[in-house]
Amino acid sequence: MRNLILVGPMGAGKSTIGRLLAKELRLPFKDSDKEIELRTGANIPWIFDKEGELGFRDREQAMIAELCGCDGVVLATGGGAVMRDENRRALHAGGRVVYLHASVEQQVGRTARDRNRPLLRTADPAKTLRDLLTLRDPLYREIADLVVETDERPPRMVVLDILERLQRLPPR
Ligand SMILES: Nc1ncnc2c1ncn2[C@@H]1O[C@H](COP(=O)(O)OP(=O)(O)O)[C@@H](O)[C@H]1O
Ligand SMILES: O=C(O)C1=C[C@@H](OP(=O)(O)O)[C@@H](O)[C@H](O)C1
Ligand SMILES: [Mg+2]
Repeated sequence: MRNLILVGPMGAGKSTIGRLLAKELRLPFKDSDKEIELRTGANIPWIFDKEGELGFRDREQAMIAELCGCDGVVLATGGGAVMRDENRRALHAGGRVVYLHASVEQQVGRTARDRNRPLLRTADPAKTLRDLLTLRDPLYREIADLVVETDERPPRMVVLDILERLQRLPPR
C-alpha cells in the first residue's frame, strides 16, 4: 500500500502520532491542515471566518486528493475529512488507513487549551465533540484498515501498536 493515512476526531492525536510514525518509518510527513495553511498563507480559523466551513471543505478536498496521489508518505487528515464521499474514496485508495480512536472525554481534555479549532468555539465543546463523533465514527470505520485506541496511552505506545499491527495486516 502506498501511503499511511491517519483519520479520527479532533484530539485523537493524528498530527502528533503521524509525525512520530513518519520519523520511525523514515518517511515524509504531511498534515492536510498544515499543507492548506502553507498553500493559502492563512490559518484554519481565518479560512473558516472568511470562507465559511464550505470554503474550508473545498480546500480540504483538493488537498486530500493531491496528498493521496503521493507515494510513501505518512498523512494526517483533519477530523472532518471523512464527511465527503469523494474524500473517503480517495483516502481508501490512497493507502492503509488507521482510525485513531479517542473517547469524547479525552478529546475534550486534549483540545481544551487550543484555540485553533473553529468548530469547538461553542458553548459546550463536549456536546459538539459527542455529536460529531456520533456522525463520523461510522465513516472512520468504513474506510479503516485498523482501529487503534489512544485513551490512556502515550503517543509512543500508540505508534508501537500501529507499527506492530500494520505488519500483521493481510494484503487488501
Ligand atoms: N495518546 C495521547 N495521549 C495524550 N495526549 C495526546 C495523545 N495524542 C495526542 N495528544 C495531545 O493532544 C493534543 C492534540 O493532538 P493532535 O495531534 O493535534 O490531534 P489531532 O491532530 O488528531 O486533532 C496535543 O496537545 C497532543 O500533544
Ligand atoms: O473535525 C473537524 O472538522 C476539523 C478538524 C481539524 O483538524 P484536527 O482533527 O487535526 O484537529 C481541522 O481540520 C478543522 O478545524 C476541522
Ligand atoms: Mg491535526
